[in-house]
Amino acid sequence: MIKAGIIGSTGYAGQELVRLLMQHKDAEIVWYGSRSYIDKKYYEVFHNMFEIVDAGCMDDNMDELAEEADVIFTATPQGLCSSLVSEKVLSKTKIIDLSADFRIKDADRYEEWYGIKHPSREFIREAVYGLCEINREDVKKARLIANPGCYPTCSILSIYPLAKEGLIDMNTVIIDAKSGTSGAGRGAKVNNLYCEVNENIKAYGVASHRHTPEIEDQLGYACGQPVVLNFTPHLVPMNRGILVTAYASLNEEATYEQIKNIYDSYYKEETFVRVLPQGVCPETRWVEGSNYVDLNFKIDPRTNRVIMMGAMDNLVKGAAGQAVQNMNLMFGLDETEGLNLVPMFP
Ligand SMILES: NC(=O)C1=CN([C@@H]2O[C@H](COP(=O)(O)OP(=O)(O)OC[C@H]3O[C@@H](n4cnc5c(N)ncnc54)[C@H](OP(=O)(O)O)[C@@H]3O)[C@@H](O)[C@H]2O)C=CC1
Ligand SMILES: CC(=O)N[C@@H](CCC(=O)OP(=O)(O)O)C(=O)O
Repeated sequence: MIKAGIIGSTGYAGQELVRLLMQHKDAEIVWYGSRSYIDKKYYEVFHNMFEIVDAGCMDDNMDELAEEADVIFTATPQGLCSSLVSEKVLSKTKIIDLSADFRIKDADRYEEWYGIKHPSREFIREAVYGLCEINREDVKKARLIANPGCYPTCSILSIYPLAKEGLIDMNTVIIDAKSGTSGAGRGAKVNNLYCEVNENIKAYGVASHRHTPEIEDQLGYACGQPVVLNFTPHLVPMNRGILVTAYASLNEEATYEQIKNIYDSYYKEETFVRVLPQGVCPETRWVEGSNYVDLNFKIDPRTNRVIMMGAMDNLVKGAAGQAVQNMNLMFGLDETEGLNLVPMFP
């Protein structure tokens, strides 16, 4: 049995990790980390866990936890994991960090976009960007995983095959993305109040969102040259889900069959990536509660652009599901263990 500890178990991503790990046959949770609820039972914070989880919330203590756990998930705000990680901790346990602390290889770039001083730069190089479909072999050997961001997961998987194959002009990429409000976490924020979100759609972080460098870096590695792109996120009135619509100019004319063959060659064997039939656009409702990413594309011959689309659940494939997928790979398990979740509908 893999002993798992969660720092930040009382947030949305942490709670989703608990939900998934409770159904995992090779893992047990030994630590429900929290600062705010240490005197409470976990089910008193999340009543869906009544008669399922009896444990109490525990103070966050990385050193103590490293003694007890084979793997630690940090589902905490930016800057926390990087302040707790050490050689001593990593010599005892593996870490899967759901925050962005180790996603960007250039520490100066991280500091510029996040406005945080990186306290453990020495581990950035070692950390593996845990997008399993792309970095599977490196994930298997890793002791520190930078679990990808939610928008980046959906954006990168949507664009990656065409970037890697040189089919699109990377100077023309525009990503328009939408997220449900669970993406913003459980903390109280005025922007996420019911009256602010309901019956409303708004762009935010325009030309400045912190996921921009993460997407640029990963697509840059794919196509072998630096990438600069536009990424515009929007907040939409739903609980879960991310929808990406991305645009790029084709380098040369291509047919539907040519592009479909490329997507299939990358994803046909991937359990969690579904390339939809021709003409079917991905929808968040068909992936909710699951670890699937649904993808499709359409060529617009009038503009010589290809439109790449993706949908997934931000809390599953965008956070906790991907983290469990990484854990499975790191411990030599079947990658899908604990993740055979049929999407919920309606
Ligand atoms: N929500 C999403 O869709 C996704 C989130 N992520 C990332 O996962 C991480 C968690 O996000 P999310 O669950 O949404 O956020 P929440 O705000 O819902 O939860 C944050 C958690 O961190 C704990 N926490 C806050 N500050 C500290 C601290 N200083 N020390 C220890 N624990 C702390 C909080 O609990 P307590 O107060 O009890 O300690 C809580 O459990 C973030 O880095 C986020 O960017 C990644 C992908 C998707
Ligand atoms: C709707 C919303 O506010 N979304 C968050 C992204 C959520 C997230 O998960 O951030 P990471 O993936 O980088 O950890 C945002 O825009 O900052």
